[in-house]
Amino acid sequence: MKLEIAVLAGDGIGPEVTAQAIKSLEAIAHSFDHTFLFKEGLVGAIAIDKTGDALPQETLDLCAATDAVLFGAIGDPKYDNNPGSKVRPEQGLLKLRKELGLYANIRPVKAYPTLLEHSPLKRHIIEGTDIAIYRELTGGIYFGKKTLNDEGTVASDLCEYSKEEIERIAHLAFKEALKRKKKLTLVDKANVLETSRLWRKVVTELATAYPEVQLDFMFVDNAAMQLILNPKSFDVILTENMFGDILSDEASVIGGSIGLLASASIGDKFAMFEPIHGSYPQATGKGIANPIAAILSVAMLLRHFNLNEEAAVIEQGVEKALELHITTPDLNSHQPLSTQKVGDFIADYITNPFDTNVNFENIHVGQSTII
Ligand SMILES: NC(=O)c1ccc[n+]([C@@H]2O[C@H](COP(=O)([O-])OP(=O)(O)OC[C@H]3O[C@@H](n4cnc5c(N)ncnc54)[C@H](O)[C@@H]3O)[C@@H](O)[C@H]2O)c1
Ligand SMILES: CC(C)[C@H](C(=O)O)[C@@H](O)C(=O)O
Ligand SMILES: [Mg+2]
Repeated sequence: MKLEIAVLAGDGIGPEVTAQAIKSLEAIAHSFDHTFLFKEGLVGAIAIDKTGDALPQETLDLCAATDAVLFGAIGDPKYDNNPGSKVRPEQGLLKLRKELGLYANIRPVKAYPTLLEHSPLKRHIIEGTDIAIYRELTGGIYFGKKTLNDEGTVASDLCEYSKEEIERIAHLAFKEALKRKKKLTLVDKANVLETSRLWRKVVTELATAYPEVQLDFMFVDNAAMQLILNPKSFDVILTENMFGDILSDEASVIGGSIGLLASASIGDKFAMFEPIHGSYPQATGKGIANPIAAILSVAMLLRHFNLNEEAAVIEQGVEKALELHITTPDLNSHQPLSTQKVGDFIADYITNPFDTNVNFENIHVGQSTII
């Protein structure tokens, strides 16, 4: 298969982790005889620095002209610490999602058997956790009208949803539930918010088309607690934009690091693949960022194009790296490896998969032995 992929590496650790994801894709292309063409575009703070715009038109055109977008991360403290700034890196990401119509953000969360001791949560609580979070991505409070009065003392953000916006992502979430444990939990704040009551009404009506799926409802404050107390009770979580943002960072604690959580952002015409974490500015250039979220994002990209065997090899490479403690400091305080070494190991595994128990001292990553 031939795919053209727009690569928007962005800011902070974005370029470092994206480079490892591309390495995995190149290894797949080599092993499975595919052609992947990478075309780079600017987004975020680096785009503002170079063009004055967080999402130059050229980048948007590039994304619209390619088969898929691989996104790194955006964000820079010089904007985070300056709330008055009119241009912001985040505008680039939000505009991209909106313009490409990427309304469904799918964030899988699982507890890897080899990382059960790593999570701060107890083993028996997280073991077996496997959740798919379906986060609405182009509506809600992120995109409603914003106001700030002339004195700069009163501000507002409007949260708005339409029936159609709820239905299209709900259909995807129900279909996903059918392929899994057939349980869908709508997370909302229907005891307070009108938008949440609309979500309940629309999703309840739609549920009649999916009689095999068990639908339940949970208030977001309780869901935040249940994710930590009883994560195995969830199968597919469907929720609005901001709740999904917050709950998915929280859920990353189950896996042991946010550096493991990948995502796919899907629309009717376009698709983008991105780790859920940000630009982690403190880590920029230090080689300590976990590249696995970015690498698993390209596995999701491959699955999107039905390259399931290829995606599975990447996932096995990740599992092998975790099993052998070939991981960055967030998961390995004893003998941490660099972002690049973890990426090298997974790319090497893709080229030459092995399943025997390997003597750790004999493992070579790229050109160098690990220990
Ligand atoms: N999709 C995105 O591009 C995205 C997502 C979230 C935040 N941001 C932006 O990123 C900047 C920093 O935000 P933040 O500090 O709240 O969130 P962040 O996700 O960048 O980092 C939060 C913490 O998560 C951990 N972490 C994140 N990525 C990691 C990785 N790959 N490996 C290991 N540990 C990792 C670190 O402990 C870090 O301190 C801000 O400008 C924010 O707006 C962008
Ligand atoms: C950077 C920010 C706009 C973004 C969001 O809130 O969607 C991020 O937190 C994410 O999860 O992708
Ligand atoms: Mg977020």
